[in-house]
Amino acid sequence: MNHLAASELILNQDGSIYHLNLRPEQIAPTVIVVGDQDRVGKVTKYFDTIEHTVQKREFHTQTGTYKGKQISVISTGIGTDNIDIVLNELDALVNIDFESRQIREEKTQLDIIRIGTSGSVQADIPVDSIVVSKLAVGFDTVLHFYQSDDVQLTDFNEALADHLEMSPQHSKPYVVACDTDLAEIFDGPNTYDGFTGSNAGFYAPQGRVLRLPLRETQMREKIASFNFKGKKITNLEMETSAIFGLSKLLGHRAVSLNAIIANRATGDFTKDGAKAIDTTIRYTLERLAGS
Ligand SMILES: O=P(O)(O)O[C@H]1O[C@H](CO)[C@@H](O)[C@H]1O
Ligand SMILES: O=c1cc[nH]c(=O)[nH]1
Repeated sequence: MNHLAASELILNQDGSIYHLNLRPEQIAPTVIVVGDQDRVGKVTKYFDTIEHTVQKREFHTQTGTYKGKQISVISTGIGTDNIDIVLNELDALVNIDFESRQIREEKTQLDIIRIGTSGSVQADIPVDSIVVSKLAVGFDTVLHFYQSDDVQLTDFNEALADHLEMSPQHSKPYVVACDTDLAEIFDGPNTYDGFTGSNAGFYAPQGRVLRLPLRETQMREKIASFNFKGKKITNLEMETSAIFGLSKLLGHRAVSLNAIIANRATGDFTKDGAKAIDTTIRYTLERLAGS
């Protein structure tokens, strides 16, 4: 069997993986990913124990237990380019033998749950609500670099490209799904079913104008009015598409919970962002513990 060269599977001197700085024994089978490195502690403050704390760059990890369940919490930083690093390195930690540098015959499946902040594009999904993403559309390009046609919902891709009529300078949006069994754990009477747009930026890519004019002036409105097979795009953020796509390709289960802090249709912004994210964190942990 081929072994992976030092330039491809990059290990640090202490045997940890290049960016995450983690060794295989430091990771739990259930992984919560958050964007903000300071959010890691806001999750693990509810833990019974914390066994590992590791940080390199924006990748801050704590592994411990919540109500007896072993969980790792990792910050990804912002954007799907970082997700490419986090998902590949997480998978390497469980599915590649770092001694022999060979891919393990028997694969380990991780449960990957994102807890992020997000902006709703539908007036009837208010600030301070929780959206559980069932579908995601990537306006980024990460998944296009992988042989990923089999995990893309091509009928959605085509319908969305026709609807948005974006200029050819843009990459084609790709639609991917959550793991439905994992997502079911997080459905509740007060959550909203999500079809989440992951954008390649916060300002123009999400239709925000400060000083620079937009090339696609109606893009946010067009995103909000897309309706295919009864599914409307609900909210915008910057990571979920690549988490869903790479998890499917690597054989992991993924879902994404969004604390809605902005409503782009009404112009509202939450009055207490810390409370909105804390509510989503506590809800996620309770549902995980009961699963
Ligand atoms: O709150 P996090 O998880 O960082 O998520 C959202 O917030 C960031 C933008 O402010 C982007 O990462 C977006 O996806
Ligand atoms: O509008 C928003 C709010 C949070 N995060 C985003 O990416 N967009």
